[in-house]
Amino acid sequence: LASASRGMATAYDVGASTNIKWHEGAVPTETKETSMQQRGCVVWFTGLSGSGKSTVACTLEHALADAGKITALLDGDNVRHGLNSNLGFSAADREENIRRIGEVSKLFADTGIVTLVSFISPYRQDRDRVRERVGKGRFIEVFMKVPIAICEERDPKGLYKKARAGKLKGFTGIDDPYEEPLNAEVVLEAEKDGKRIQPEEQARVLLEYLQSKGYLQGPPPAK
Ligand SMILES: Nc1ncnc2c1ncn2[C@@H]1O[C@H](COP(=O)(O)OS(=O)(=O)O)[C@@H](OP(=O)(O)O)[C@H]1O
Ligand SMILES: Nc1ncnc2c1ncn2[C@@H]1O[C@H](COP(=O)(O)OP(=O)(O)O)[C@@H](O)[C@H]1O
Repeated sequence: LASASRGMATAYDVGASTNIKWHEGAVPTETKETSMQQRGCVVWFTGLSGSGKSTVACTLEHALADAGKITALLDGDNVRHGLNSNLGFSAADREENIRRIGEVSKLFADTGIVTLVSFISPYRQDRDRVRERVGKGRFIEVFMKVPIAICEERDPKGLYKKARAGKLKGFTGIDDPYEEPLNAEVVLEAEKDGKRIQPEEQARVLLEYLQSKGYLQGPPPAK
């Protein structure tokens, strides 16, 4: 198993909890979605540090709020201050980071909430596991396809500079891997025809995607 080969067993392979039973009977997701007139989903931003994940997710969340939609926003830097403060940046810790966030985002999506998630999430396998857990049609992978040269030029936190100077080891894109998505629902590039694309425009593309796929209206009435 890949996770075992990375030296850590996760709840995907090993169930440490025993004598537990799934409790049925919660109010169905569709009932909540009808009340809120929206469909629960996970909009999963992935990309290098500085590719614009947080900026676009934040801009999109404001646009959704303006449209009267109920949202949640989970961001790498913020979640690592609390829920995942015990995790670092080894492959095993990044895997566990994504597993936990996947579970939290599933809870939100199952409550009918449009859930925006922005983590580097460098491993394809970890993202694909979340896609499976969240369920078909509810997981929207958004690839921030920004060349490392642009991310490095932005370098808002000075981390690329540190990594290039050898003061920060295992930095994604420098001396740690980033596996590009192969089948992302949406790919957002930094430039078009030699012109930089602004975050507002990228957020608009996503808003239109969500509208066109029916996420911003209630589920069809039961037959
Ligand atoms: N070694 C290393 N590699 C990559 N990033 C690093 C590292 N150390 C600290 N940081 C800062 O942590 C942010 C990424 O956290 P994530 O939880 O999104 O990472 S991951 O999905 O678990 O790979 C990332 O934030 P973003 O710039 O918002 O992506 C960095 O600010
Ligand atoms: N489309 C864009 N065009 C120009 N600058 C951007 C764009 N998106 C983000 N930025 C800038 O790039 C920097 C990094 O963005 P951020 O959202 O923090 O990236 P990430 O969350 O992927 O690390 C910020 O200074 C932000 O203002």
